[in-house]
Amino acid sequence: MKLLPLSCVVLAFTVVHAFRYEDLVEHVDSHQEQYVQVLREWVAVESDSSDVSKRAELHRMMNMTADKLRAMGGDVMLVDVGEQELPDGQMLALPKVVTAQFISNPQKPTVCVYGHVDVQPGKLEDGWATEPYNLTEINGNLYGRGVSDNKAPVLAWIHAVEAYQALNMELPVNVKFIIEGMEETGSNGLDAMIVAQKDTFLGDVDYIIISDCGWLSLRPALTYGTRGNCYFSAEIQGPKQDLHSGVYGGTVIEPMTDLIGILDTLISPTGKILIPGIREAVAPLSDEEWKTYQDIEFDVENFKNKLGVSELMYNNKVDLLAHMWRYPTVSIHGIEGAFSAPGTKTVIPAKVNAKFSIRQVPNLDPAVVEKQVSEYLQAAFARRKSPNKLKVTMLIGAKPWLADTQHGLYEAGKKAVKRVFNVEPDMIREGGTIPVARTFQDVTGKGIIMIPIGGFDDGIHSQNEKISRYNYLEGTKLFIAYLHEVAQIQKSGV
Ligand SMILES: CC(C)C[C@H](N)C(=O)NCC(=O)O
Repeated sequence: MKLLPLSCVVLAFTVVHAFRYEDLVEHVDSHQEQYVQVLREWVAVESDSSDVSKRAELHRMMNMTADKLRAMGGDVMLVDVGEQELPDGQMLALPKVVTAQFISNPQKPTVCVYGHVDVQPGKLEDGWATEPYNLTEINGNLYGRGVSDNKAPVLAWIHAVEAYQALNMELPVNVKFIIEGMEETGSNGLDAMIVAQKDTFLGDVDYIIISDCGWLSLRPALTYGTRGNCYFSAEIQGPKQDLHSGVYGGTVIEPMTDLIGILDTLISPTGKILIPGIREAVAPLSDEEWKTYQDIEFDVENFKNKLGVSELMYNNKVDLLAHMWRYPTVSIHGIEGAFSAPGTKTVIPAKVNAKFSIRQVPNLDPAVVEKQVSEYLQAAFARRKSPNKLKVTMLIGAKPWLADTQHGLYEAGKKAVKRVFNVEPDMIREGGTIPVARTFQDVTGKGIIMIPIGGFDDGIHSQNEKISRYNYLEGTKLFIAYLHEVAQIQKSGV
């Protein structure tokens, strides 16, 4: 007599249960300590993509992500996306991109969840109240660098799949993951990977889901647009080394004075971008769009108080939301080479390098903006008749993304939000940038939705970044509910 292998016997007796939301919710609630513990382990990895000295940590983070998905039975790959050239010409390996697939039934629709596990820099001395890489819970909030942007949302998606598996419920749709490690610095290497895998990994994907953003208020939201970003460096080189300002001040034309002078020509004090061609190219605000913003519940006073400022650029809701989401803006981020430590060093820096960015909206084109900005700054510099040398470089050129909210993905999102939170979601745009959103749209032509679970006050990129335990857990339930709802799109043919 031939004996069946044990795995077949187990499979033959495994009972597959129908979708029962209440059981899945109970599973999430009873596993919350495990979810927080995994988040703690992920936050402890300093996966700062902007600091090349932390590259080993970033590689470790990608391996941990792959291990987690593999342990759940996913078909996991670590995709090599090449190298990055550093300013000194050195080449550095990019973190591999993790792809994973959980195919329950090839007849079902397939979603692809995109997320990232790299983070912005975080240092205690920047003013954090707790160690940035040591997850700390205070009053129901989980503090740590990268918790909201984007480690907890990525884990919430993983736990959503895990919950179905744990309860032997068939996944309502096939689920794929693309998790990268360079989002915070422009998603280097990812666009090429998406293009290369258009007909393979992405070939059978029906919908793309991104949860790398936040709510506008305490009300859950669905996001249908992001701004892009053109990120520049403007470097001015003067004398061959730093100089004593007492000994040499008054004799040389100082690079920092030149730099501040040209930076001041970028934007007016009232927020008007002064580079010709940029404001003119922006898609006009339609009446319909104006009405959408008008209908959103948003308390300008609260917003102002949260930021701790006495005045905003705009005092009415529509202008404020429009300038947050659908108009470009210039931000000056920092100056390399400038004296920035406490104390009173009296130096003339020999070389300074400003970093600034211009958020992109429909119908701006980063390639055109690059030319406009370079020519404008070179002309402003030429007017100063300085002997110093200016070099302008665009380091990131990410396009904006805008979705069709009539797509069934959004109706499914509304139903999932209603099930979990018993409210209608805010329909919002996002002022920040997720470079790959537009690439997914252009390359695959598939429907894309952003489903945020981050709170409006999570402080991403800032000191004391957090996500509430509530958002982490309810967010996991939202993703569970969404997988069920998205499966209905196909059935009703929306
Ligand atoms: C709120 C953003 C869309 C979140 C995203 N992870 C991000 O920080 N992108 C980089 C940026 O500068 O906007």
